[in-house]
Amino acid sequence: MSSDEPLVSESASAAARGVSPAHAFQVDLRGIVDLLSHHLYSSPRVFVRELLQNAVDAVTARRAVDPEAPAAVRISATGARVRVRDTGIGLTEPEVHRFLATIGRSSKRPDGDPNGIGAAEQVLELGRGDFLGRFGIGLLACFVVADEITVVTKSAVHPEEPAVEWRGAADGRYRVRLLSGAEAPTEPGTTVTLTPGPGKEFWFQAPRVVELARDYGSLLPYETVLEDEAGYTYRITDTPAVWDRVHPSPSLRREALAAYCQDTLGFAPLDVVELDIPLLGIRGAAYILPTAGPADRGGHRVHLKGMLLSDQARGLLPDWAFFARCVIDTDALRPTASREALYEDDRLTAVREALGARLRDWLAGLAATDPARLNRVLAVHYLGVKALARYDDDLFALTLPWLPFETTAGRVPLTEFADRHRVVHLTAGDEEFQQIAPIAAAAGLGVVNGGYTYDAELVRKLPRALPGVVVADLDPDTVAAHLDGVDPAEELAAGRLLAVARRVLDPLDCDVALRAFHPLTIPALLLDGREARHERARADEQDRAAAETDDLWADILGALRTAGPRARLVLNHRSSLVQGLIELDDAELAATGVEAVYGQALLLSKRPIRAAESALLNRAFLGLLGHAVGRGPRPETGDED
Ligand SMILES: Nc1ncnc2c1ncn2[C@@H]1O[C@H](COP(=O)(O)OP(=O)(O)OP(=O)(O)O)[C@@H](O)[C@H]1O
Repeated sequence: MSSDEPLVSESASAAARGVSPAHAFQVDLRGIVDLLSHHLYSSPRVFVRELLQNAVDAVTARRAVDPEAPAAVRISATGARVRVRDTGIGLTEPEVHRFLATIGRSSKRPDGDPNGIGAAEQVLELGRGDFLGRFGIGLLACFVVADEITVVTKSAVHPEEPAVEWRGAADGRYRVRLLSGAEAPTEPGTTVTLTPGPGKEFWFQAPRVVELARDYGSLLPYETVLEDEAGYTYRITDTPAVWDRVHPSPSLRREALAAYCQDTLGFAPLDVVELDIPLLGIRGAAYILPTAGPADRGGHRVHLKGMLLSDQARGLLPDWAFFARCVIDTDALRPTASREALYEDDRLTAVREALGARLRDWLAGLAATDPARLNRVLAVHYLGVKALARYDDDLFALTLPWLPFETTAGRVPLTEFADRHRVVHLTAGDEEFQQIAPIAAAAGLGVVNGGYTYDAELVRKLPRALPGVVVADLDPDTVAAHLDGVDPAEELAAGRLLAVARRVLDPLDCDVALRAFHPLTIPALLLDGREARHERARADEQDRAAAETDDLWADILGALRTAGPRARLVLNHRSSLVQGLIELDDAELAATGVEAVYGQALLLSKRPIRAAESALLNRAFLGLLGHAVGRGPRPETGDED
């Protein structure tokens, strides 16, 4: 657009001194508009926001010097043009050149014009903190849909100056002329008129502009209306905001806030948490989602000084608060240049912390005053609360009676569980729990599934909240110790099967034991501590290494192999299948049976299967199949009946 005067004179004097002259950057407006429309803004709809924003800022600037000045914004949309008229500060001719025609220059920033302070800028300086704009690129956004922008303006600070018309085209050329007579507005203020670019008429239809203006501008501080070509007017602003209104009763206030959530966020909230943090200039509400769905379901609706910044803003709440979505108005946060997201800075961090604290207080308040409602909230959002309770002892203690955990007594709160079990056993993972829970429950052990997110951490905190309760890791020995022993005569009768089982399972580093336990449907339990598993993995690794090295190394590596804890297959004497195996005369078939029982217990334990075990499973399956079809016993023996 315009060249920069000081740069030109500098280059002239540089030439006179024989130094190569400095040149001014040239800007290709089409390139910039393309950049803005395709890469900065997510949609052309932002042109309405930019027009509203400039109008509001102009009124704010005028009111800073004249609090009684009229404050109104009028929009008209006909499909062939969109026009926005404000009663704001207006511009003089030099200001038009300086601010309207220079990309990136804004009268709303401290560094708005380093070369001189215009009258409007002096005024704008006064109320700078109240402005929505700051980057000096907003008007350009209008070229995303317009091929011509006309600005007619009259300065409120210099009413004696003539009104000015600025006409800018998308190709980067602009014309300025002074207006007089009937053409010139009599009152200060600015009217911006856009005409649509080819194929952009859609964005100029009145219903479309009403929808966009209401979305962006419903909370703007100055009354804004839109008139369509038939002369109908539509209210754009809907202020004061629902949270700033006086409501007849707290319950009606709640209802109004919930209805606002339905209108703006599209769901009926489970609960409403009012947000009022004067220190950070925040007003609004956090709405508790009615269902637990995926963690990341849309962002927050954030207004900056009334103007909608985004209905998908991220990072406003701490991660754990994924069960809430907010609608807020604030003057503390900064937008990114696209003005569609929040700038990640200290202020956003402070806001996040403050809102997190507010949600935490709300939870604590519910626990103290409205447990029924807390119960409803936790039934849906226990995961978020558990995440928070890990670091917050008070909240943990407060919500403990409502937070559900998977235990051998079903899904119950830990307080209830600890009433029955002073020793709370914790499994290392879900697989262990699934395998052991039915047996442990039948044996009277209290076990909590430590496989869920946050649960193990919280269970370990239990003794702090419930003194006298002991938390212990569930290890194979504890389980084995709780299973009923078998009478010696019966053990003797099972001697042959036990011997076969030891022979079959020894190569797999697995011992065999006989116990009696419930449920009867489980023939065997594979007790396999993490330590034993780790030891076996190490031994497998050594065996592999030994196979690849010479004898000396094989001996050394072999010596390193320790007799660590081994897995244990506990056969259930109460199982009719095990009884059948005990009574079997065919030792070969008994061996296949033991392999099958081991394989089934292995699959139940859901731990990774080693190569030797997968060969065993294969062998057992084919062996049993061969037997079933009358071609047993074991395939690799080649024996025929
Ligand atoms: N309606 C208006 N009344 C008075 N001055 C205006 C108006 N619209 C624009 N201006 C002037 O033109 C300048 C540039 O406007 P533009 O919208 O491009 O950027 P901005 O509002 O300063 O910043 P941002 O890029 O953040 O919107 C403004 O700083 C202001 O001085």
